[in-house]
Amino acid sequence: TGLSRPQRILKAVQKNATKGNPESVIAAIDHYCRHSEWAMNVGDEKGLILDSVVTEVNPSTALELGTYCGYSTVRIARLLSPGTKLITLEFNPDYAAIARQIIAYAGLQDKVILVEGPSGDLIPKMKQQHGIKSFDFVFLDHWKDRYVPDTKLLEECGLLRKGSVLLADNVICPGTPEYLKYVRNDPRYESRYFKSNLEYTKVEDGLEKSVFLG
Ligand SMILES: CCNc1ncnc2c1ncn2[C@@H]1O[C@H](/C=C/CNC(=O)c2cc(-c3ccc(F)cc3)cc(O)c2O)[C@@H](O)[C@H]1O
Ligand SMILES: [Mg+2]
Repeated sequence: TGLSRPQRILKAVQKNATKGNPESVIAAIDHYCRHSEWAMNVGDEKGLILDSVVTEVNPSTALELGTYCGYSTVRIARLLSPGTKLITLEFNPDYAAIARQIIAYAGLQDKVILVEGPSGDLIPKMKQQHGIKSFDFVFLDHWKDRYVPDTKLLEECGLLRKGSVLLADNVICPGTPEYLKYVRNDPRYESRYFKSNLEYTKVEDGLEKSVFLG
């Protein structure tokens, strides 16, 4: 039955991007998803907000929940200082396989550790498997009903420290009402909403940035 959407996105990267050039990989995916077929990448508009938060935090340790095709993985990893790593979790092996190829095409494979499996099982293993003390930055972009349980799990596993920054995609569309309630009502978080649009559309969406106060 032909190629999957992630496979078609990989083909667009291989056709239109330059190997080793992350900007061209990002541009190729955005062009394809804007003009050929929509896909759930954070996209170019919300991507600029993601870029500015990553640049501001300049994390030594970063975590992404939900790799999908690796679009935001490339956006984040291209901004990391030498010697720092982005750990990205993806439980769909087909998506993981495509993401690995897109991350490698961008030349960022040495800055990214893609771990296959569900976040609920993998988060408790971060310390012992990857020598992580805590995460400076976490990008949440996986199943929307998992944002709250995984945030609580990060807290319980001692993976958040004073000043850790959580950035959550899709807090308006598809929406994460429980998560917004959680981070906006809990005094241990200082939250701010960055208004934007759903990737490649004029529909409102936005990112919620929440600083853990410890
Ligand atoms: C079980 C929870 N743990 C998980 N651990 C690891 N990976 C996980 C997990 N959940 C989901 N994933 C992976 O994350 C990705 C899922 C992302 C879910 N995202 C969305 O549903 C989403 C959906 C939309 C959207 C918006 C408007 C629409 F009309 C239709 C769709 C826009 C977005 O930006 C989105 O992020 C997949 O690659 C999936 O395999
Ligand atoms: Mg998203």
